[in-house]
Amino acid sequence: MGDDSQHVKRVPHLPWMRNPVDIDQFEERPLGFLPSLDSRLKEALQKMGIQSLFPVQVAVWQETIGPGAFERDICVNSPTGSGKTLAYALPIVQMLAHRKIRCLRALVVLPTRDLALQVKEVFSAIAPAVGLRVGLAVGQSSIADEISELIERPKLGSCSPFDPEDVYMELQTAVDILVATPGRLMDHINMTKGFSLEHLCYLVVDETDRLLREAYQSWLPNVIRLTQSTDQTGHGTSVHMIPGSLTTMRRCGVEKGFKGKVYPRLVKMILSATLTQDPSKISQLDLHHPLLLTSGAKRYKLPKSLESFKLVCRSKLKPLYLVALLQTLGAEKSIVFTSSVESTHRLSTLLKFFGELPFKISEYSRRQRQPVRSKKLKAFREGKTQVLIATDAMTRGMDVEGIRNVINYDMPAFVKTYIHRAGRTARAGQSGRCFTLLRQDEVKRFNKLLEKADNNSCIFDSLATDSVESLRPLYSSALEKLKEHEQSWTARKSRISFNPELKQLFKNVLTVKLCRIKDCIVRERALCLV
Ligand SMILES: Nc1ncnc2c1ncn2[C@@H]1O[C@H](COP(=O)(O)OP(=O)(O)OP(=O)(O)O)[C@@H](O)[C@H]1O
Repeated sequence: MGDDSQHVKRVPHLPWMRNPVDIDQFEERPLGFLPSLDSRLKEALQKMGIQSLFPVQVAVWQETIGPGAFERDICVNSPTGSGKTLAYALPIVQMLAHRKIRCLRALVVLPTRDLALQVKEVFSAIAPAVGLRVGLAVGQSSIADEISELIERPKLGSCSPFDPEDVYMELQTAVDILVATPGRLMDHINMTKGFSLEHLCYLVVDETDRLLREAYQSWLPNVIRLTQSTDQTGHGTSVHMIPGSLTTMRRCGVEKGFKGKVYPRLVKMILSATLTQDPSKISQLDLHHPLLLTSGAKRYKLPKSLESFKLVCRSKLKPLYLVALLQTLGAEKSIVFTSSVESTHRLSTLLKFFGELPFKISEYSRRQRQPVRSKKLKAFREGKTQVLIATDAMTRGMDVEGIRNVINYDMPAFVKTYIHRAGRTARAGQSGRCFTLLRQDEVKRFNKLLEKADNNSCIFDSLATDSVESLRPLYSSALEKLKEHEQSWTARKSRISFNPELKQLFKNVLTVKLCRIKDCIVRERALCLV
């Protein structure tokens, strides 16, 4: 490709994406400069240590509470750590602050449980100040516990006759705002009595590009369908429901129980640091006069406070370089990214065999069960471990205070991956560094990849030869130990697969466990429905 073609700016296919609102035109604004901000929310924000709103928050405020008045659906593409969560949470909570009747009005969908927990915390820090309740549907607790949190049961008088039909009709959502992952959301839509999207006013799809790849039970088409008014769907009054759900269809633009008052349009907000521009993907969201808010001239932007370095190393000695680098960084909180679950496990095992290192290492990937993962993340947040070895899948959007360094142990394959990995540091204007370990033959491809981002200067760095060479004996012995460890693991596995009795035993145990889990779920559901 010639030079000219390299400088041709890619024009988005969707016309409304060609003239975005530039977030960089906005300045951070002290809370006192937002006259319409509810004083109770102002106080809650101050308690969180927030004195001013970041540019993306001011820009979204303008388009929602400000003159924009929520007239258009909002699409935000702004760097990692720029404060997108509060950018949508604050206007939604402000709008719902004066609601009279409790029902589910805002739904926020996120791709992972840890991310949903993080976002719930933000809502929980401000929503109670104006009397709103926030719920979580992520499968962290049993479905029964979750249902009892989300659904309000009618208080039956001691002498009132019990009719289950009546009880079903009286069940109501006990929260105003729900933060959910697609899987649990669909469970509730399909099976939880009284769970309804009928009154939903705000739908937030955070980490949109990631969520649009998540087709779990067609969650998005289902949510969109259940929140469309019957006149929009063209189905007249015939109610198309997912089996099991009760009142999930918005009625002809008029909200039930609000005495004929016209029901407001469902507002959608989609956000990411790497928002997709693919028309076929965006069309799934059925956006209403969408407005794009974006930062900078290029499609992707890295945080201003991020410093990037590339380190060329011999591929066979990569772990050595990594340890030497981590040693020079001292005990600073760092996250190391590999390309797969297997290499995350292998690398963290190898590093543990290095013996005494001046930092504690932890593994974080889909290989672990959720409770284990959450525990590891908690320890990392609290600074009990300083180095987290992780896969890409688990860390998007993760906000851990004090991460000073991101290390790409394996080169990211896409610029989007680089953006999200690097974005775990240099958040909220703090400084941070991103190191990428490269083989000589990867340098050109890496430089090309970075061209797609703003703030793309990435300088060569090197490690003192001594610091690398002095680790060689430790490295050799760690490699030996890793080999032995892997051999004994393979032997154990093959003993099981070659021993038919053991294999059968495992099968039986597994079947019994599965049956128990199924029983539990059925019992829990029965409990919730009675
Ligand atoms: N107005 C503010 N003042 C001070 N800190 C803030 C403000 N808004 C957000 N923060 C902090 O900035 C950090 C990043 O915010 P947030 O997680 O919302 O970023 P993000 O843009 O969603 O990032 P990502 O794209 O990685 O998900 C958080 O720790 C948050 O508490």
